[in-house]
Amino acid sequence: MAAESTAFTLVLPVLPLDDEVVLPGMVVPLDLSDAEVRAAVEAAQAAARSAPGKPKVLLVPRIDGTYAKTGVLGTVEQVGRLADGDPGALVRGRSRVRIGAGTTGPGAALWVEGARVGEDVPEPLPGQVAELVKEYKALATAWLKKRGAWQVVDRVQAIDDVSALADNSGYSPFLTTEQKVELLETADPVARLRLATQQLRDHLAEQDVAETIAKDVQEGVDKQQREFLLRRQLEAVRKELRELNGEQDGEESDDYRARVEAADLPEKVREAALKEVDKLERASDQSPEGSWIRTWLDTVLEMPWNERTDDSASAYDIQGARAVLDAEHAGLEDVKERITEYLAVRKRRSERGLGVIGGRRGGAVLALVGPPGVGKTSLGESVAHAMGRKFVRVALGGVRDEAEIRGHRRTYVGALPGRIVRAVKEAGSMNPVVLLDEIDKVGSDFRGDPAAALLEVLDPAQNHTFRDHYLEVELDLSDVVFLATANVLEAIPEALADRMEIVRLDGYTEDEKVVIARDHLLPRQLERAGLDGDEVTIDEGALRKLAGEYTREAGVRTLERSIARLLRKVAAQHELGRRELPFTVREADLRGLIGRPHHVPESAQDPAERRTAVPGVATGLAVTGAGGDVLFVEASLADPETGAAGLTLTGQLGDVMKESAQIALSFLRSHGAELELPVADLKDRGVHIHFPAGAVPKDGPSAGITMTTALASLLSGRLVRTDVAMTGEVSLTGRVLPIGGVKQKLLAAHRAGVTTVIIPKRNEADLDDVPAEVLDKLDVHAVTDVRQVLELALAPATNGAAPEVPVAA
Ligand SMILES: Nc1ncnc2c1ncn2[C@@H]1O[C@H](COP(=O)(O)OP(=O)(O)OP(=O)(O)O)[C@@H](O)[C@H]1O
Repeated sequence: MAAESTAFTLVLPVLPLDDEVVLPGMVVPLDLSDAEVRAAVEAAQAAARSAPGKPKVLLVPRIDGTYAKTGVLGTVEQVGRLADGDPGALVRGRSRVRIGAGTTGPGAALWVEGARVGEDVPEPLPGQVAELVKEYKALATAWLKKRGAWQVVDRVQAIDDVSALADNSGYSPFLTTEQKVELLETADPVARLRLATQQLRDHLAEQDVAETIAKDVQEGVDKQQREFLLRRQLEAVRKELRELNGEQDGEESDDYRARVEAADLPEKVREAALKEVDKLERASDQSPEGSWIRTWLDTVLEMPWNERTDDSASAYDIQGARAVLDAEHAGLEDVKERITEYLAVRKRRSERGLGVIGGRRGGAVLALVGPPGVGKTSLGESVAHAMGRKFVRVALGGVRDEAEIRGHRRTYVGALPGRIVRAVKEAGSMNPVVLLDEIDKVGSDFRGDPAAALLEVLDPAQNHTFRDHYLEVELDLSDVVFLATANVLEAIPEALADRMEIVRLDGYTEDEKVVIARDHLLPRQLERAGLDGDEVTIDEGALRKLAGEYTREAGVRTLERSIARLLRKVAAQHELGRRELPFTVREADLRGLIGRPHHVPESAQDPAERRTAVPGVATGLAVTGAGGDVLFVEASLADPETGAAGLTLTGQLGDVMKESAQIALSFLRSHGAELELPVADLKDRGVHIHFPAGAVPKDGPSAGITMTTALASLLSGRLVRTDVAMTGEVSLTGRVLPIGGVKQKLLAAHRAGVTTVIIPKRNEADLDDVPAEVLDKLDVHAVTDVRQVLELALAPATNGAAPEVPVAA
């Protein structure tokens, strides 16, 4: 403990030290050319003349003009010249002095009273203090060794006095004046040593960090320099080689570095690209690796990393978007409405900074489902127009290899990025509309599952970091608007369908086709044929006949082709001088221009030529990938002598359809008698049911009542009415169960010229979707029991005479 004497027994001249501190035990030279220093020394010398001992001064640190409260009594050891020749004095610090009041003395110096600060260190040192002494010495030694001050190490090691050891820190160049004043004013020697130790420890730690940094920096610089030098050498070698081979200087390889550096790439992509450039520069010009890397770099450089089209004003003006849809497509009110809703929601969410709706809740992806030629692809294109975005179509039909979607690994010979990456590249922007065409036709096999890769592409939670195997760097697909098309909903892999919002396009009525042809197909084909709208027109009657008798399809693709053929003929005739323009094509001209129609309704056929002109043939309605269609079911009984027993089914039927045939047969076997059918005929006789268009695979239960009707007609010998078509599943008890695709089937019935349609009662609600103009022309019967079907469909018995077949009006 420091014991302090309060008796101010000393009277000393003050020697101010600016930004310097002298602690007891230190010997320092002072410059006498400084007036205050000189005044103090001279005053001390004057006083010493009348007292014993060396001249004494009070060394007091002064910071910004303020004196410390404690000074050090110093003795002037010697007066002479400093190393630079200026007059100087050598002063030794002796002991701490507490400064008292000012007083007077000889000379110009400031005189004060002082009291010696006593010091009290316990003997022997308690363990803690001894440890502290050890620590201080170890730290001081470490520091001194770093500076190579070996002599000083020994001196410090030799100090045993706690106070002197702490004051030794006064020499430390790394301490600030304030830190030294703190040491000076800490009277307790143990506390002071603790402080000095802490200061030393902090400094060493700081120094360590600084050194590591310095070392790292140095190493970095070395590596860069080495790399730079090596590159220069490599460049020189390459240049020599090129000259040897007579090539031009300054070709691509070095170019890639510049191109990558100049390109607007996201940081991670740039890093990856530069890494490849490094590899390229090391690879020899002819190595295959070099050419892979170049192809990869080309792909990366061609990607529109930071390109995006401005969402056109119309995307944010939903009315404008709707106008675009209306202008480009006739009809399709429901579909356009649905697309408009989709755009509106998207707009509102983006205005609120929300992402696309994702996951299994659907909504992220619109899927347009319907038969060919109903405008799915062209609607997708219209969506892009409406949003002011680029449009790219990705054909997925027949894709079985996951790598088609996600790319091949680069080590693969002839590796390519997947279709998604190629689509974005083709679009030249990161926010195009991408139409995944025929998504129902992706398959999967041993080469992986493309549908799984598509799931990732379509999932908003994942697609902002889509990773193509070839590209290897992440691609953000979150701004891409994905649309999908499919012919058959059931064929879309279920997990994918789950993520889609299904919009159905079931096909057009004849009236709609006429409008589409007049407003869209004809103008487009006129232009293709190099004709003007006022040179050739096709009147409505002709268009109707084209739609009704020259084509039989749900969409308008063949219709468009027929119009094109017609216009080519007219153009050619005109060029050959055989036809004057302007010319209006009328119904009567069609035959002369493009030949006879291919699709005459059954009802318009000669009765003897009709499919249903013999018992055992019934007209069914089905939905295929091409839309709705009529199909004729034929049944026959084998000769008991020559034919095989049992049920034979032909026409590429699926399992469900086969079972449905069994049910129809079983129903007749058990209920035939009550229907007054000669079911005994069925005994021991083989039954054959055939679905023509034998090459087209068919499945599903909806032909149940048609098969029952065909068999009943066969057994009874009653013909099936030509104007009747039917659809419905049959149960073992003869109930008629609901089926799907009512709208498509009714459109098909109407196209084929059928006038009476039988559907299951439970499908009545589906009639709401059927266009009124079609319903008006059809006599639709909703039934619950197959007996009603037979009543409606079978023509009256003819008793062996030529059957009288009702003909539709
Ligand atoms: N409602 C419509 N209004 C105007 N044009 C239409 C309409 N529907 C179809 N078209 C035209 O019919 C043609 C065929 O359509 P598109 O190719 O889009 O059919 P799709 O349904 O995509 O067929 P696929 O399934 O075979 O791809 C296109 O030229 C399209 O512009």
